[in-house]
Amino acid sequence: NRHKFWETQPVGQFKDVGDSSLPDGPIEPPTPLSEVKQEPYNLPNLYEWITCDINSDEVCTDVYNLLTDNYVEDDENMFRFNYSKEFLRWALRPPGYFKSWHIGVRVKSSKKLVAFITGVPARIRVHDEIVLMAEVNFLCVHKKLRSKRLAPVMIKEVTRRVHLENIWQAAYTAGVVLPTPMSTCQYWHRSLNPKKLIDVGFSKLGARMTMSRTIKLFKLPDSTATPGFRKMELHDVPAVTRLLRNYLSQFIVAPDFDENDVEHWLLPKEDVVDSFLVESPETHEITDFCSFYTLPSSILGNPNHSTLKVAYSYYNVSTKTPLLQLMNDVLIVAKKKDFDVFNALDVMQNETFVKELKFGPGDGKLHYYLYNYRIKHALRSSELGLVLL
Ligand SMILES: CCCCCCCCCCCCCC(=O)CSCCNC(=O)CCNC(=O)[C@H](O)C(C)(C)COP(=O)(O)OP(=O)(O)OC[C@H]1O[C@@H](n2cnc3c(N)ncnc32)[C@H](O)[C@@H]1OP(=O)(O)O
Ligand SMILES: CCOC(=O)c1cnc2ccc(OC)cc2c1SCCC#N
Repeated sequence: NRHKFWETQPVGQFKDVGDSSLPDGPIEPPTPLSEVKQEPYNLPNLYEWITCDINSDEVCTDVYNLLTDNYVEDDENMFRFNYSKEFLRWALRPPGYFKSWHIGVRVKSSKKLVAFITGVPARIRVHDEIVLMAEVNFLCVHKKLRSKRLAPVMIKEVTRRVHLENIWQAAYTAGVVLPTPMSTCQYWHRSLNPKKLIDVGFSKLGARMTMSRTIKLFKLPDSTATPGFRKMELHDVPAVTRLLRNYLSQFIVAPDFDENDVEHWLLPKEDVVDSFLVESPETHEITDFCSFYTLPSSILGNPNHSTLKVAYSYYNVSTKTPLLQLMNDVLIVAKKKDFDVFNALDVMQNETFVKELKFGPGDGKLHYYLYNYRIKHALRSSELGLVLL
C-alpha cells in the first residue's frame, strides 16, 4: 500500500528490505546548517505553530487536555492513554532538552491547541556506534482534523527543528506499520485487579473459573521477598548507572545513559516513575535494579470505571537476585500501590519472566523505528534495550 509521505523520507523502504548491498548506518548525510530551512513549514490558513512551554501550567494543561481527548486508543476503543501533566513534564525535560522541540498547532482565532508533536535528545547506541538522536513522541492531531495530511507537516516541522540543532537521526515507536520497523514487540499484561479488568471487558472469566477463583489465581503476597530490596535514592545514582550501563551493553540498540540521565529517568518521582534496587545486606553492594512508569488510561464508555491504573515495566537489571524473584517483588509493590495491571514489552529479557509470572499476551504490537539510520537486519525484540514512553 502506498506511503506517499514515508516514501519521500530517509527511512528504510519496504522495496529495499533484503537488499544487503545497502550499508547499515545513516541513509542521508547531514545538511550544512545554512541550508536547513530557516522558517516553519506552511500550515493551512486557520492555524499557526506554537512552541509549547511545558513549564507553564496553562500550556501544560492545554497539552494534557488535547492528549486526554485525542491521543492513542486501542483497536477496540476500550482505552485511551491518559498521560498526567507531571508525567509530560518529566518525559519532555530530560538533560539537554530543547523547548523548540515541543511543537503545537493552534487555531489562530481561538488559540485552541489542535495538534502536538515532541522530540527530546537522547544518545542511542546502535551496535558499537553512539548516535545523538531525537526521540519523537506524542504526535497527536485532534479527532476533528484527522485525514487531512496534517501529520506529515508535523513530522517535517519537528525534523526541521531537530536539524537546526545539528541532529540527523531519530527513534520512535508506533502501533501502526510504517516503512520500516527495526523491530516489532509484543505487549504482555499481568492482572493485579482481575475483577476490574473483567468488569471493563478487557479480561474474561476463564472457563470453569469463578470470580473468587480468578482473584485467588492472581493474588500476590503482602510484602516483597528479596532481602535488601528498597526504593532507589539520589546517592544510588553512580552505582545504578554502572549496573545499568553494563547490563544494557548486551543489546544491539540501547540508550547510552550517563549519571545525569539516570538521575532524571530513574530516580523515583511520585505517580510518574518508581525504581527499586537490591543492596546486599552483607556487602552493601547494589546487585539488582527494577523500575516501572505510571501511565493511566481512560476507560471509554464504561458506567462503573473511568480510569485504569497501569504500570509499565521500564529498565530492570538482575545480577544476583533471579529476575523472576525481582519482578515478582515489583508486582507485589505495584499491587500495593493499587495498580490494576502491570504491562511489559517482550524487549530485553522480559520474555524470560512474563510466562512464569502469569502475564498474558496482548493483541497489540509495538513497532520500533529509526529515522535516517538503516539497520539491514531487523532485530529480535530481545535484542532491543530501549523503552520509549
Ligand atoms: C532527524 C529528526 C527526525 C524527526 C522525525 C522522525 C519521524 C517521527 C515520526 C512520528 C513518530 C510519532 C511517534 C509517536 O508519537 C508515538 S505513536 C502515537 C501516534 N499518535 C496517535 O496514534 C494519536 C491518535 N492519532 C492521531 O492523532 C492521528 O491519527 C495521527 C497524528 C497519528 C495521524 O494523523 P492522521 O490525521 O490520522 O493522518 P494524516 O495527517 O492524514 O497523515 C497520514 C500520514 O501519516 C502517517 N502516520 C499515521 N500515523 C502515524 C504515526 N503514528 N507515526 C508516523 N506517521 C504516521 C500515515 O502513514 C500517512 O503517511 P503515508 O501516506 O506515508 O502512509
Ligand atoms: C489492560 C491491558 O491493556 C492496557 O494496559 C492498555 C491500556 N491502555 C491503552 C491505551 C491505548 C492503547 O493503544 C494501543 C493500548 C492500551 C492498552 S494495551 C497496549 C499497551 C500495553 N501494554
